[in-house]
Amino acid sequence: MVGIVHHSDPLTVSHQSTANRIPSQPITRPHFSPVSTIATVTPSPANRPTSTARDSLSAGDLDLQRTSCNVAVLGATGSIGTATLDVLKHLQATDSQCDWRLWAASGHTNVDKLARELVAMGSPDTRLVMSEPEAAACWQSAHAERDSEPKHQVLTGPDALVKVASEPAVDTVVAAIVGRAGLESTLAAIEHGKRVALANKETLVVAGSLVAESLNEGRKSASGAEILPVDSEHSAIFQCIASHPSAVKKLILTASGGPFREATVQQMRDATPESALAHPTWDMGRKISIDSATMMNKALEIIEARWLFDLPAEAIEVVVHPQSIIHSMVEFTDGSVIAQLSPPDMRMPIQLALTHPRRLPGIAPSLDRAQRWDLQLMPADLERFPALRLGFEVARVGGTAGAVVNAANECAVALFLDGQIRFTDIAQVCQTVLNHHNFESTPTLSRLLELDRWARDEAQRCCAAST
Ligand SMILES: NC(=O)C1=CN([C@@H]2O[C@H](COP(=O)(O)OP(=O)(O)OC[C@H]3O[C@@H](n4cnc5c(N)ncnc54)[C@H](OP(=O)(O)O)[C@@H]3O)[C@@H](O)[C@H]2O)C=CC1
Ligand SMILES: CC(=O)[C@@H](O)[C@H](O)COP(=O)(O)O
Ligand SMILES: [Mn+2]
Repeated sequence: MVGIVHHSDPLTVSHQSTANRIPSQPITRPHFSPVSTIATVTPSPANRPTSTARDSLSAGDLDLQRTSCNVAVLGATGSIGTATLDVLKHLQATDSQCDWRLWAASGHTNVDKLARELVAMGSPDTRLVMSEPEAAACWQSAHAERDSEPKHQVLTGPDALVKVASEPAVDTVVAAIVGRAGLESTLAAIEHGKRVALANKETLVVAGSLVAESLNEGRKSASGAEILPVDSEHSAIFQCIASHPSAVKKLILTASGGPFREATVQQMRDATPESALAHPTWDMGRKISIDSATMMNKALEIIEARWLFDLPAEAIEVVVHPQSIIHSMVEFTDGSVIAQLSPPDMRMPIQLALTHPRRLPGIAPSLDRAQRWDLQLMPADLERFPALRLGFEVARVGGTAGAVVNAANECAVALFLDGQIRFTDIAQVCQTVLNHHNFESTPTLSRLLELDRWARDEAQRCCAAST
């Protein structure tokens, strides 16, 4: 007989302290307590370490270890969202210990794709979240008369994302919305004690200190929360760091260098959206692809790492690795460096974020050891890629700087894709807006959101003035 163990099962409660890990001032000292910052609070049932529970059980009890996991995929129509649905289908077909259920899936403008995905998943009970009201209204009027179609429950508007992320029935939220738009739902998921498979790095860039506070509050609650990194570099570090979490010297983020790794500044000045979107190793959404080209993506990842692993900017390095096989490395106090390698396929870190601490056979391919690999590592060029310098600076000062640089970047990327500014203007605009803002070291969420709006307007003004 199969027994379903629900989220509230007392066996799942395992709290771990993350107290006092957020300094209110810019950090100038090394502080190594990386594992606690991943905040392993209450593994959701699908991920509970089975070995501990199993050891004390008889063979007949093993069936009772079967669990269920209700997953909400926010941003299901995007690159990470689609890869997540692939992983879920795979786990549904192969995981003998857990019933993986797609409880809800969200799309913003691409609601037809969302509905098609759910039909392909064969999950008629999944709630459809359509966060963009006009797209939702169009879809609903087009589908109202089609009685033959499965009737999904439909939730609409941006508030629906927070509602789903807070829903008691949901165990795991995959935060795969792009940009600051993913902030509220990610914060809600953390506050409501979910496992958060975090792709939306902008949440930590904008509000890293508040996320840490939410985790602290969650730790006091009966439910608890945990963040599992999906971003390939942070997943790699998470895996490497586990060997000696209290002996970390440096986090070494790898960067592909993007499509302009060897380009001159003049060539980058003349870059078209099409050339900037052509990432050499990853197939990703448009915004992150442009971020990779400016290396702002690495800047955002420096800030993400600073909050996830509770390390100061001084303990974070970036090296260029064009092949995207080494996803990042950790140097320990004795000088030993541990790296995580796999082909560039996001289904691997996504699956790990869902099933950790279990590692299960995946659908991402393994490294082909029959072929020759030429893996290169080289220093990053902060002169040609000024965004990187910004990333270190923002990670160092914290406070309001992340929200401001993120908003300016989102605005500048959109203007570049729209043909209104040059590629090299993107980092320049971010620097200018950052310089113009009145820094505060301990902002509230409402202040961060205010500054987000201000920085977008300021970025627009800068761009208008420079054209
Ligand atoms: N792609 C990758 O390999 C990686 C991505 N990431 C991070 O993951 C996140 C997602 O990236 P990616 O999948 O590439 O992005 P995509 O552009 O492919 O997808 C973005 C998703 O967010 C939704 N969305 C966009 N705007 C809004 C909004 N205002 N409100 C609600 N939903 C919205 C989109 O809906 P719709 O399409 O229906 O409009 C879509 O589902 C980003 O933060 C990125 O930095 C991190 C590591 C790797
Ligand atoms: C897949 C992933 O995690 C992306 O963030 C990727 O790292 C982008 O590549 P860059 O190293 O070029 O920014
Ligand atoms: Mn990444």
